[in-house]
Amino acid sequence: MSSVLGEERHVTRNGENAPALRLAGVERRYRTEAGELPVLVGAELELEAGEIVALVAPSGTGKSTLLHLAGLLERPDAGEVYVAGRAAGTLSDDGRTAIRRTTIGFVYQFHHLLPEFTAEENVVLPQMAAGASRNQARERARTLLAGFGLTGREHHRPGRLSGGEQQRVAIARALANAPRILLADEPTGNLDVATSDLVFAELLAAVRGQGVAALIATHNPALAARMDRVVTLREGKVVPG
Ligand SMILES: Nc1ncnc2c1ncn2[C@@H]1O[C@H](COP(=O)(O)OP(=O)(O)OP(=O)(O)O)[C@@H](O)[C@H]1O
Repeated sequence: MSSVLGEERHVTRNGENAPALRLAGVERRYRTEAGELPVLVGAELELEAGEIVALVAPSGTGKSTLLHLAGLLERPDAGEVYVAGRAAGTLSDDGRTAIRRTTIGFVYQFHHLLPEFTAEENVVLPQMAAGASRNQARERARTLLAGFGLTGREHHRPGRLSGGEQQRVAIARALANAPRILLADEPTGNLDVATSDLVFAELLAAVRGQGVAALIATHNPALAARMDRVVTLREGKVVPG
């Protein structure tokens, strides 16, 4: 009995039972020339492990702000962000960076790949930064890139890849450290409709296949409908979309 309870405590402490991501009472205000702009006012959001949630909201309502806070790139003015059960506000900047590296993957609208490195190196480097050996990292990079149909393109630099290929490499890079959470801001918003559909389907398949929880901002209702749940932002709060 006590060992069972002990195991439960252990599991909870490691965050296995906790939501992948939780925002509790999150507030964010920007100071502007016109005064204070309250963007998030007591925002609440929970992503279960493996849950894929679309964030669909009008321009300027705070989607990027929410993603930056969820990704520990910024600190909220009030409230707390929990990543796999850990309160991020209690962590040092180094602690937050470590969580960002190992637990969270990001995909942006524009690929943000390092232009002087090949596709493979772009997927290898974040793994080495998180402690993987070069060989391990290279093997995983090749597997991931192959999963996105990029075999034969591993040694191309981003400038020699198409927009769709660049975004596929960016997704592979985001998944390189087997994160628990993927955060994406219009991940296919820069692609033509046909390519966007294809790359988005590949992104969802990869995320589902790896059991990664995802919060994906998109303006495209058809793409949002393919996710488990849709949320929006209204008056600074997260509400069902
Ligand atoms: N650093 C900042 N300083 C001042 N105001 C900011 C800052 N960042 C964002 N804002 C303002 O906060 C509001 C929310 O911005 P945010 O980028 O989060 O919106 P968004 O929903 O992602 O918009 P879009 O869909 O156009 O990308 C906007 O009014 C924006 O002008």
